[in-house]
Amino acid sequence: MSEQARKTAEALEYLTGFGNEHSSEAVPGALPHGRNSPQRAPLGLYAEQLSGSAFTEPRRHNRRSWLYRIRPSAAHPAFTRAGNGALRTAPFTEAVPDPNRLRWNPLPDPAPGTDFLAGLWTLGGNGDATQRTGMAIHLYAANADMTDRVFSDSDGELLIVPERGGLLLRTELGLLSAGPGEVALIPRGVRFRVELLDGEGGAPARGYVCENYGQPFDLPDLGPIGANGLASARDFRAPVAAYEDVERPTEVVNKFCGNLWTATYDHSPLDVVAWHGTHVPYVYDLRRFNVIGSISHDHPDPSIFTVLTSPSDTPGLAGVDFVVFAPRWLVGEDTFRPPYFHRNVMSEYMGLIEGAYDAKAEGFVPGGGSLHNMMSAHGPDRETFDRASAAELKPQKIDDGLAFMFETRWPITATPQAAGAEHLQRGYDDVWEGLQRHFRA
Ligand SMILES: O=C(O)Cc1cc(O)ccc1O
Ligand SMILES: [Fe+2]
Repeated sequence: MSEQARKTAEALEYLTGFGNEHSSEAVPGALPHGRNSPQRAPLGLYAEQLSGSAFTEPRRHNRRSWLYRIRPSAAHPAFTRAGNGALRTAPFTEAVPDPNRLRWNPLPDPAPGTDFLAGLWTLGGNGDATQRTGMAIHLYAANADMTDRVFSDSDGELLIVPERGGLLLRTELGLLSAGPGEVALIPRGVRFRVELLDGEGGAPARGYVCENYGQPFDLPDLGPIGANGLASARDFRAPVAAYEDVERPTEVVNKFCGNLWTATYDHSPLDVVAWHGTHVPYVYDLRRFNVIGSISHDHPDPSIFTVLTSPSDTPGLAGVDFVVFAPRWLVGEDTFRPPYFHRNVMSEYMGLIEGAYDAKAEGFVPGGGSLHNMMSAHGPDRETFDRASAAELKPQKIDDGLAFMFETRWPITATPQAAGAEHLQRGYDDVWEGLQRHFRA
């Protein structure tokens, strides 16, 4: 939480493009050419492959990076079990899945000295981490940097959605920064450390995390939209190589099949001097999303707002989609313009990064979230319904908020800590109370 971290974040350089075969070296000559694993890697470095897909997966889905590092990752002491804090992992069996609509206020402020890892709190999820299916929804609230400790998640990739405060992410492949309105992705198994960019002595950094146990997030196909639109591949930014040459005890925390394991290395494992490959962290600015919508009538389904999708083995049926409700114009004629009433076979968790959301007049607040599970009836609250049914339909710019959704094919089971939380809004159902009958036969 230092001026230094802020300056570092401001000066960061990136490589651009989604899914590219990127390469980068922090020291000229560190990257071998023409082969991955020369008899002796340049500059006395160790060569190591990090796989994010099976060796044999189709080229389109194959992910791996080659890392050239000061010490091989294999040189480490044994891991021992650490407490899991408020982190939980699928299968979520501590409580039964609940068909009720649930909504939460933001997490309470954490105790002083809570870093990103200690500040992770699991709301719920689905699937089974050991089967590499499903996802978990976590929130974080942190007021301290991770110092002399790094985290890696063997269970899945982490899509981090900051809501308050910027983050400096020091990863094995280099540095990224992400603030509210941006998202960062840390691939499965990549070690990283989080420093806070804002809020010295003030409000904690907060946000949401989708832990995706399934196939890595990909850009959705565009179908009839054509070759352009939604999130553009060129707007995704990967880090350039940057390494720590630190010979000091560093705690490495590994989340493995739901439990945290810890080992203290005698050096920092963020010691990758050069790398190339496709298994890379990235950031994306949601404000760059090219929003496509109806220019005639009717409210399109929110799949049109998909930023990233984790496909499952059934085409069109995502393990999880990451969807953004970004500023846009509404022009539909003779149309109820806010989200419609609906019951969805998919399960929807929604969060709010700033402002308000057009289906909810109040109660859905930045840092809070709502869960509308499989087949649960939801949509505009009473106030929104009344207002939108009577509104004059001139072109209208929705630009007072940024909301998102994690939408998944499997029902989401809330953790007991989420279902019983102080910040769970009791009486959420009331927002649909008093919807009058208007039927006249
Ligand atoms: O429930 C929600 O607010 C998310 C949502 C938005 C929308 O525009 C249409 C369907 C939908 O589930
Ligand atoms: Fe919905």
